[in-house]
Amino acid sequence: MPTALPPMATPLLNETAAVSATAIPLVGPPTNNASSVLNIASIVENPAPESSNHSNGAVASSIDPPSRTVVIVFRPTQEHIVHLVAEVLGKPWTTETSLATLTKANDVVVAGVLAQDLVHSLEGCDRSTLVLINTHCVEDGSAPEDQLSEICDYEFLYSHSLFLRRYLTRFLSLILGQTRPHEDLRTKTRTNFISTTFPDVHAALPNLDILSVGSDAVEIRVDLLVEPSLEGVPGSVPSLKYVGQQLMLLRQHTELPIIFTTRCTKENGKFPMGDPTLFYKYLRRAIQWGVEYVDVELWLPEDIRRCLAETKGNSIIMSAFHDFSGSWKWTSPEAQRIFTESTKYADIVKMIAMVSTIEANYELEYFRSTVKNRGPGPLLSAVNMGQMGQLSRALNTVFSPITHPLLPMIAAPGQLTAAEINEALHIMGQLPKRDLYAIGSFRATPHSMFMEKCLNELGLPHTFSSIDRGPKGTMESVISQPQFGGASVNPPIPSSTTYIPSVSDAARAIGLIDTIAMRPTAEGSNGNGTSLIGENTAWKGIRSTLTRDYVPSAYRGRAAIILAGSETDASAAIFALRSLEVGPIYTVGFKAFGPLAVGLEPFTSIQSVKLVEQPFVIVSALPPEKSLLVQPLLRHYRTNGRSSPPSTRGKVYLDLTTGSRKGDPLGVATSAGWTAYGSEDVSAWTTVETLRLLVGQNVPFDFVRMASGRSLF
Ligand SMILES: O=C1C[C@@](O)(C(=O)O)C[C@@H](O)[C@@H]1O
Repeated sequence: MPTALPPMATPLLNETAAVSATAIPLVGPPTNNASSVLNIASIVENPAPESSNHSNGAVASSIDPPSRTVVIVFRPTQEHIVHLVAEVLGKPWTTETSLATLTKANDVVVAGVLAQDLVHSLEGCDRSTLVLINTHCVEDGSAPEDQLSEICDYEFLYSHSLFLRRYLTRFLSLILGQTRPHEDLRTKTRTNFISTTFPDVHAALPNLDILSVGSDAVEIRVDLLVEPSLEGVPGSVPSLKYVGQQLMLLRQHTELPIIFTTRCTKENGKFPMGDPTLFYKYLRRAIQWGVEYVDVELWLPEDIRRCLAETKGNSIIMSAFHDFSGSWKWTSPEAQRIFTESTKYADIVKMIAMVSTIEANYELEYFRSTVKNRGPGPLLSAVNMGQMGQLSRALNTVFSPITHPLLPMIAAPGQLTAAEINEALHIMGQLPKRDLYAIGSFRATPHSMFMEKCLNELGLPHTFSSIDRGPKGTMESVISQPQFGGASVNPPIPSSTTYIPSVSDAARAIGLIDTIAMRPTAEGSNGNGTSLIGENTAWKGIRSTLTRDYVPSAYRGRAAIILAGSETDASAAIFALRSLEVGPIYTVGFKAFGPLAVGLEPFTSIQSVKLVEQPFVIVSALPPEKSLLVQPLLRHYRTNGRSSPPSTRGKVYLDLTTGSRKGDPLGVATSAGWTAYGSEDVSAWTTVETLRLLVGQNVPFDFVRMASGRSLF
């Protein structure tokens, strides 16, 4: 078995023989980020109350690298999955068979173990120092052995597709606690999830992007899946093998968190209730598969619910209670009892009842207020079913189940679409029409047409117009209009601008505002319970792009080079990299003086290049006429199997240059082995973030990217 446990900080440069193998910083070591005047980690992890309470889930609450050895259990001929995991984690790998010896070593690594050797390898091992992940390629139609699945903590089912790397990154980020989508969603003013009802996920794929506009999560109704070989067999449930494959397919095609539901026959589903351990088996596996949300029905025996809660890892448990009798009352002591019981083992409590009177919605709202008055605790997601219950579907703000006309059927009586909910809220005066703008040095752009398309799709009453920045004073007059509801601003304006009453911490640190958003406040500086805040979305777009193929901790402590025409052009990228706790940042083409300058090292001559260790990431924000200048660096630091062990090979190139550029830096980067991203990816993620800030709705990245075609929008 090959072993690759190289020292990670000293890879050789393969192009310049004279270059030392040892990393020698240019002028003494750059100041450690931790001691920089600006504590970015605290801005990122504890957003100030005034800053955005949305992000795309990419912001981790902790990006500590894994503190346990990640053990990848693989089948013969599938060793490449070990290398891929190591690359995504930015860790060296080994296929050392004795895990006991390995865990005594200081360095935490990725260890590959052949499935047949697992039991033997674990002998004498302290399990608490390991995270065991069973991996299984499903392409040959096989399923993992139950015994292996049960020994392991997690299980990764995969096929070789374009999406494998991203899907693996999300899986690892979640199970290692490096991205916590719920931390973000739980603070969002409203959240929706789309209840998909397809018997086969394949049927959903062509429309998944459009189906999930306005959704924060996608529910897979496992009980509604129909395994072809079992079609028509009464009382049958899809096998774990089939469910695993369907889930894999869904997750490869959406970046949204998944809700895994096995709805029972009594609650409008198809899972038979005779044997509760059947539910346990599927739900336990969902946790092992790293599903973000797991729906656990309240009727299940307490020991099953407790056991799932105790082993939930980083999955979120949604307790579910449905009553179809039509006589159940929100005002009854039973309702309070059910809520209390549900809170025992859940992060979100879902309570749903069939009703036939409009009053039942008022009763539900009263119930909701009593829960709010109880103070902190699990969130309540409560709606009524049936036509009479539709009002409550508009009023519920926590994980509202929604449908879409492209679904084969609604998942429950009275379900509404995201657009219908927004329209209802508007009619009830809960969602007043606002005027939104793209403020820039252009007129009616494709970008604003796209924004309008989104507003229509979401049934929002707002208008979206593009306006020129115009002469001094124009912005002030636009934002002071009574119907002004927010704007994206391109090019961004300085965060020192005085006419925007408050500025988020990130925008202040970056020095630029690219979005003006409304946020609710107690009094509101404009008299209607809202005030304006200057935000920066660009850094989030950059961070989301950087963490698509690498977990956040892969960046930690590793060197970066940023090329730009000015500090302003580079500042969002610097902030994003700092949020990932990169190591030294070397700058080319500019010298930084602002709040982000501490710890940046300028390259002063070609000699500097020779003295710098292998960078993990290069970002170019050069002006288009100078875009070519990054190419020699990309070639110089090229990825090479000879010079870097496979485990450390991955390196990231991000090209932020827009407009007609010179040369082909992305092409050069790709052929030199870099994982390369262009500005279109960043723009699409930034648009996702902008929409969240402006209208509070989630429009998935893939939809934005699809709508953008080749050039953005
Ligand atoms: O729990 C729920 C809510 C729901 O029953 C509804 O009423 O919309 C739809 C189900 O798919 C989902 O699991």
